[in-house]
This record gives sequence, C-alpha cells and structure tokens, in this order.
Amino acid sequence: MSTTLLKAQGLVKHYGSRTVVKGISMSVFENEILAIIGPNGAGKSTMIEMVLGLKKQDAGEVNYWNKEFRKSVGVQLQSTPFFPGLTAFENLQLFAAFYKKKLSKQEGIELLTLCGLGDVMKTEGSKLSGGQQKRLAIAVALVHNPKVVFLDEPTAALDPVSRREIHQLVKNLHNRGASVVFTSHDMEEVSKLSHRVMMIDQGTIIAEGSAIELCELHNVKTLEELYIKLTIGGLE
Ligand SMILES: Nc1ncnc2c1ncn2[C@@H]1O[C@H](COP(=O)(O)OP(=O)(O)OP(=O)(O)O)[C@@H](O)[C@H]1O
Repeated sequence: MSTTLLKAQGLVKHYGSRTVVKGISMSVFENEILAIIGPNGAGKSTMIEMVLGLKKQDAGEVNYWNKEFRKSVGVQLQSTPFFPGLTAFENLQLFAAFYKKKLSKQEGIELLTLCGLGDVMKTEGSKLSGGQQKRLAIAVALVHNPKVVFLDEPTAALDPVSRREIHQLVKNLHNRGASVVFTSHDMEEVSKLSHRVMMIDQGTIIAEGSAIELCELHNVKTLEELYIKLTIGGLE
C-alpha cells in the first residue's frame, strides 16, 4: 500500500453566489502520476490552488504527510510571473532562494537544459516565448527537488516535440521517486502518462480510477470517448 502524501476532504469554494468546488475529496499517493481532467471552468485549478494553500477553501480540510510540506512541493500554475529584468537563469536562482536552496551554476544549467532552455538561459524570463515561459515555470517548480509536483496544463501551447519532452520529464520525475499531479485537456497524453485519473465536472468528481479501469467500467475504447460520454452525455 503506497503512502498517502496528501489528503483533501470535502473541499468547497464559493465565488459570490456560485459554488465552483462542491465538496471534493482527493488523495495523492507516493510516486504516482495523477491526472486531473474536466471541462474548462470545472474547478480543477481552484481545487489545486486550495490543496496548495494558495486559495482559502470555504469548507473542508487538507492534510499533508508532514507540516513542512511546502519545502517538498513544486508548483507550475497556468501563468507564472517572472521578474522583469532577470534572465531565465537568474529567475531560477531567485525561486531557489525562496526555498532557501543554494543553486550552483552547474545545477541551474542542468535543470534549464533538462527543461529545454539550454539555449536561452541568458534571455530575460519575461521575454521568452509562451512555450519557453511554460518550460521555465516547470523548471522553477523543480528547483528544490520536490517530492510532489503540481503541473497545471504543462503542455498547453507547446509544440509537439516540446510536449514529448515534457512527457519524458514527467516520466523522469516519476522514475526518481516523485509524485506528479497534472491537468490536461489532451486525453491521449493523460492515457499515456497517468496511473490514475480524476475527472471533475461542475465542481464534483464524476469518475476516478486508472484510464484502463475507467474505460472498461464505462464500456468505451478511449478516455476521450469516456470524457465525452460523461461530460456531455455522448455524441449522437
Ligand atoms: N477569482 C475568481 N473569481 C470568480 N470566479 C472565479 C475565480 N477563479 C475562478 N473562478 C471561476 O471558478 C470556476 C472554476 O475555475 P477553474 O479555473 O478552477 O476551472 P478549471 O477547471 O481549472 O478550468 P480550465 O480547464 O479552463 O483551466 C470558473 O467558472 C471560473 O470562472
């Protein structure tokens, strides 16, 4: 039985009169790749932000495997603001300092190269292309060698080769023992990468299990078919 690294129970979030997360419970286990999927506006990012303590929930609680969890969690949100005037490398150094980690030049070069930014280390972070900024956000999420990494749409807006590189990066993180929680709208990517899938619609979990289990259970061939079946009731 794997260790539970994080357990969220009964999370609720209201915005004005709208309830966008309606009592979601979730766990993250050691060394798993968990995909959170669902339509735009389903509540995925809000859920992740509450789990990370970046947004305050209106009800429910989140427990981590230890009180110092922030030191062991890496986060790439959908948009990461980089510090103006600082290069990609300097941004990475600055984020490392937030985690009280001294980043050697060699470590910084290796991480940026791993994230496909070897050629643009000296370019100002805020002037990188959209896809490169996404990669820098992922590098920042990994700078302190975290045990759990949350990646919110890590491959959105990336070209096909860059996507594959991010897939490899996720596999590498898993191989070195980390857990990865990611969101994506690419069902093929989710099927290939994840061990477990959590499908959210309108603020509630509508399916949970491995992609294979879920397809068998709902008698469909692909996760995309399942997604369509469960979220809009199937195509005629
Ligand atoms: N700060 C906010 N104020 C008001 N409404 C918000 C706020 N943040 C999010 N919402 C609303 O909450 C709902 C859930 O948003 P969320 O970003 O969690 O969805 P998502 O599942 O991550 O969507 P996507 O796939 O498009 O990223 C949406 O209807 C969104 O408009």
